Parts: sequence; C-alpha cells; structure tokens
Amino acid sequence: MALRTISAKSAAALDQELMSTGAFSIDQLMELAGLSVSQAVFKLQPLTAGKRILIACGPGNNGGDGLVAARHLFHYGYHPTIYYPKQPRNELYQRLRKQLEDLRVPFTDDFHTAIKSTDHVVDAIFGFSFSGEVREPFPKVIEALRETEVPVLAVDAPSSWGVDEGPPAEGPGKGFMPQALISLTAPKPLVKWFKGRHFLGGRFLSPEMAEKYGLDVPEYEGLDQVVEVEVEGQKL
Ligand SMILES: NC(=O)C1=CN([C@@H]2O[C@H](COP(=O)(O)OP(=O)(O)OC[C@H]3O[C@@H](n4cnc5c(N)ncnc54)[C@H](O)[C@@H]3O)[C@@H](O)[C@H]2O)[C@@H](O)CC1
Ligand SMILES: [K+]
Repeated sequence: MALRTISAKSAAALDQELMSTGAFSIDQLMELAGLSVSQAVFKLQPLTAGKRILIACGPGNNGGDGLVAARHLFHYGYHPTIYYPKQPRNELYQRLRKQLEDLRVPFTDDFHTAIKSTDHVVDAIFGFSFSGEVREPFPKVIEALRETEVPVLAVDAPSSWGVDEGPPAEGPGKGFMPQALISLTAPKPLVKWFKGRHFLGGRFLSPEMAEKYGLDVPEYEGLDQVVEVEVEGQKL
C-alpha cells in the first residue's frame, strides 16, 4: 500500500489539532511516538544482534521521542546511551531525563567516541520543525551519522534534511542516508528521496482525523505500534 505524505506545515497543524480538539496531551503523543520508535529498533536490531543503542537527542520534541524510546529499549533488555547536548528547561524533557537517570541509563558528552562502540544509532535530533543551516553543536554529529558504518534509524526525518525539500545539497548532511526511517503519524514529503527501510508509527489516529488530513491508515499487525510501508513514488 502506497501512503500519501503530509507537509511540514500540515504535520505541525495536525499535531496542534491532536492536542486541542483531539484532547491528547503532549506527553501521550510523545509516549506513543517513542514507543513506536523503540519497536522499530526492535525490528531492525534484534537483541541477539547487539544491545548497544546510541540515541542522539535534539532540543525539541524529536529529541523527546528519543528519550522515551530509550526508556522502552532499556526495559526490552537493550543498553541505551544518550547524547543530549542541548537540554531545554522544559519540565517534560526534564522528567524524561530523570526517568532514564533512575534506570542508570548513561548520558555521554562525547558522541564521537560513543558512536565507535555501539551496535545501532537512533537519530532523534531534528524532526518536522527543522529549518535553515544546522547550528552548533550538531554539524559534527550529523557528519558522524553520515560517515558511520553502524546502522542508523532516523526518527521522523533524517536530521538536516528539509522536511518538504529532502536531502540538503550542501553542509554536513549532504550525502547522509540512514539505513532506516520511522515516520510519525504520517510520512513527510522527504520520504520520496529516502532509500532504505521505512516504518510508520501512528496507531492512535482516529479515522476522522486521518480523513480530514488525507492520510492513509495502514493495517498494523497484532500488538505492533509500527508497520513497514512504502510511500507514493518510492518502492521498498
Ligand atoms: N503527532 C506527531 O507527529 C508527534 C510528533 N512528535 C515529534 O515532534 C517532532 C517535532 O518537534 P518540534 O516541533 O519540537 O521540533 P523538532 O524536534 O523537529 O526541532 C525543533 C528544535 O530544533 C531546533 N532547530 C531547528 N532548526 C535548527 C537548526 N537549523 N539548527 C539547530 N537547531 C535547530 C529548534 O530550535 C528546536 O529546539 C516531530 O518530528 C516528532 O518527532 C512527538 O513528540 C509528538 C507527536
Ligand atoms: K531525526
């Protein structure tokens, strides 16, 4: 089944609508997003293939999804490590951080060393609100993601890609193509340029909301919060 995409602007509007007329709280949406990210990791990197997961978290909600995913991954039996260089004073993120500290999940300041001793990386740096040139300290992090031989799962967008425009023509993200991508709620236009395994997480969207935003709701199997999908113009 080919899925339609939703622009950065519509994705932000949908997010707002879910939290207003949809009556979801941001904590709930982030928990569902992070849970689906953790399930995509589980499908890509079974525990027997290596338990070390390095999660790069950015300053916004994309980073929050990474923090939630880390907690679930810990409980599945993985060994997550967090790189979280820009931590806003937002209470939600601070609580997510505290939950990880209570589990003794390590935080590192040295992404370049950490990426050399991990089995998988989760790119939770930027999602649908990224724009402009990548600011410090992230250019070197994105370069490392681009250069690493370790598989990378991008959350909602490969960080530094234009949400509607796709891969950048210059800068640290030029040539960055993660092995896998999980689109949250709906794929963004950038998926047309993506070559890799593509998952969707959004098993909470009401049929009415899906219809209003022109979104396809694929069939999820069993208890899964993710489904592997293709999008229009892209084949698996
Ligand atoms: N319904 C959904 O789809 C949901 C989406 N969530 C996540 O929320 C994300 C969107 O979150 P946000 O709107 O907080 O935004 P992002 O997390 O995409 O990024 C915003 C942050 O990045 C910074 N930033 C933007 N451009 C930058 C640049 N060029 N260089 C350096 N920093 C830059 C901003 O200052 C801001 O702090 C989605 O992509 C998704 O991962 C979930 O958490 C909640 C539910
Ligand atoms: K990302």
